[in-house]
Amino acid sequence: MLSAKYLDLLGQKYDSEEKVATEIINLEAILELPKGTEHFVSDLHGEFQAFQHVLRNGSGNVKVKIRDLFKDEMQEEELNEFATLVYYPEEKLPLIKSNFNNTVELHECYIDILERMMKLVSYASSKYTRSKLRKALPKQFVYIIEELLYKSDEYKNKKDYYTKIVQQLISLGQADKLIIGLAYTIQRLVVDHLHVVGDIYDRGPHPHKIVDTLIDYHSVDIQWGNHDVLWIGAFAGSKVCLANILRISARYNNLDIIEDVYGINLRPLLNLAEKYYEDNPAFRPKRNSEITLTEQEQLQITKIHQAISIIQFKLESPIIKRRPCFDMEDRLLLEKVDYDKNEVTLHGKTYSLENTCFATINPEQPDELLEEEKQVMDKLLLSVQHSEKLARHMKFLMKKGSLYLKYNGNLLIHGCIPLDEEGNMEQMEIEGKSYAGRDLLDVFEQYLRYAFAHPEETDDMATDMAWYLWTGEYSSLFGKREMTTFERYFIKEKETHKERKNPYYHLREDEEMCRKILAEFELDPDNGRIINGHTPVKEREGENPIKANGKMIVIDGGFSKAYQPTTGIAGYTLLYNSYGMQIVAHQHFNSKEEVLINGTDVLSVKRLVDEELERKLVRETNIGEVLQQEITILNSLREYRYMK
Ligand SMILES: O=P(O)(O)OC[C@H]1O[C@](O)(COP(=O)(O)O)[C@@H](O)[C@@H]1O
Ligand SMILES: [Mn+2]
Repeated sequence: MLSAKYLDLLGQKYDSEEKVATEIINLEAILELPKGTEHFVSDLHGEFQAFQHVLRNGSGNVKVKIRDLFKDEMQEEELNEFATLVYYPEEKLPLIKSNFNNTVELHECYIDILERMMKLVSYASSKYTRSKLRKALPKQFVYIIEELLYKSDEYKNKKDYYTKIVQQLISLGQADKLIIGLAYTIQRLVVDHLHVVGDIYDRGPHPHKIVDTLIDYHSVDIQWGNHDVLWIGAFAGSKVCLANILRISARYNNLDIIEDVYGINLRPLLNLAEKYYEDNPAFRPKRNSEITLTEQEQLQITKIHQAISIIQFKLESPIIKRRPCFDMEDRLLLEKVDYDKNEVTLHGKTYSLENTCFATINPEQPDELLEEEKQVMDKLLLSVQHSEKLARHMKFLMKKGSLYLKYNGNLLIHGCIPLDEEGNMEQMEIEGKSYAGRDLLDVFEQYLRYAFAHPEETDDMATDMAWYLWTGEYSSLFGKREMTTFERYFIKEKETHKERKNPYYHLREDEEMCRKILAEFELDPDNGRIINGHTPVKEREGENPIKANGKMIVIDGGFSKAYQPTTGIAGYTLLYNSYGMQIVAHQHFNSKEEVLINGTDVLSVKRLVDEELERKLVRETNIGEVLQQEITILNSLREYRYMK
């Protein structure tokens, strides 16, 4: 029962019976609309250009709508050209205009474009309420667009009507702005809600631009990836997470993100690196087609890369020692090295080390940081925690993100649910209590939120847990026995590089297993699915992203350029509209410029995951549930106020 106080308060907003009734009618009507389109992406890894392309074309959805409407009146080339205009209006419009050298033809062209844009807006918004459409319209043109949208049919001579308006718009210098605004409205209408299933950061050059785009996006949630948590952990005060993000940034030649984008001063680290390190082939930055480095620059990065890697290895050790529950003693590698012989013994086998850079290591106490190293890390952490831009981005990740999400009956999670070989949820004991399955994930998330809320605490369990989430065996984001970073740098034998995956990654092929996991999260195993990112699907080797009879969908197809040779494609995305689910395999995306000039879109291959027997309505969604609760409350208000 709702309290009288609550209803009185609500009564202030709905202060007449008609207002209550109107709202109930409105909500009931919305429940009968088809469900909005959900768009899933994952493992973006800083590839902003490819990401924004997929976002702008709604994984091919914009093109589908254009084709539906105009296939009879436009040739393929023209369809492509129009689609490109919708994706990149600011850049495409001048290109189109440059084809005309007299104003009469140009005006004709404007009229055609506007007419088509209006048709497309109307079509793409057909499953929304007018109020929702209004919110998606460019503010300054709402009035004029609504005029055109809702009145156009009444005019017999539509052409004249458009001509008049367009002439006015052109002479007042507003036509371009209107077209650009409409293009963004269309982009927004084709996707109702976006899910980012983890790993926005690392490897690629522009994760910050992805986050900026997401901040402005109309409706989005994030399931953190291990790389995102690494950044969150660094901001929350974990020096080992910080060392990792710097190491990866050096490795992928992305230190600009740290310095120029987030304004973190790397000078102290560079000074240290210059003092102790030389060139070293194992630490040269990966080639990046966008930036060419001078020899001098490459050498500097190589030195920084070594300095920060050694700091990272040293920082891992005290955490492993103070957290027996992490069960990571195997990873105390600096202690296993024979510094005279330059060898290491792992699982009983001795390997010689190459490309070593142990100048700052004291063999008696290998994990001890030099005073200089300590100071460098203190300064870096201070700088990180004072970066306003980073703070804004990390707060956004915390606000919109979670470790997993239950949404419209599906379970969204970046990595895995840690399992044993028999398919039981793995137990992990933390501070004297045992957790497994959903409870384990919930407790991980609580720790991460605590660490984020207490950035001044740097060595507590919560902050250490952020690092565990990056690299721990039972981390739902990592899900491998160990991360063999040390071995990859220093040992030739490939057998030591292997990272053994949690049994989850093969057991998830089994439908029964997926059903069990869905049930663990109180989702309906008959209708729900698990949606994963994290492990690149090797399409090239015939791996199928749709597993376990459709109960499991893995959408990491490798936006990351560095991983495309492995996957053979340029990323998967998933669309879930009222008719069902479709997975989209994207072919290589070269550049926006190429799309603009050639009008060719990245070819996307769609595969049906499932077709709904009946069109799914808003009523059956999470939002529908909320609306139904609101209706119940409004009905209570109605009875309380107006039916006595
Ligand atoms: O190829 P890189 O950049 O050296 O990274 C390798 C590391 O990345 C990881 O795959 C984690 O990153 P992902 O989440 O993208 O898989 C580790 O398991 C592995 O040690
Ligand atoms: Mn990942």
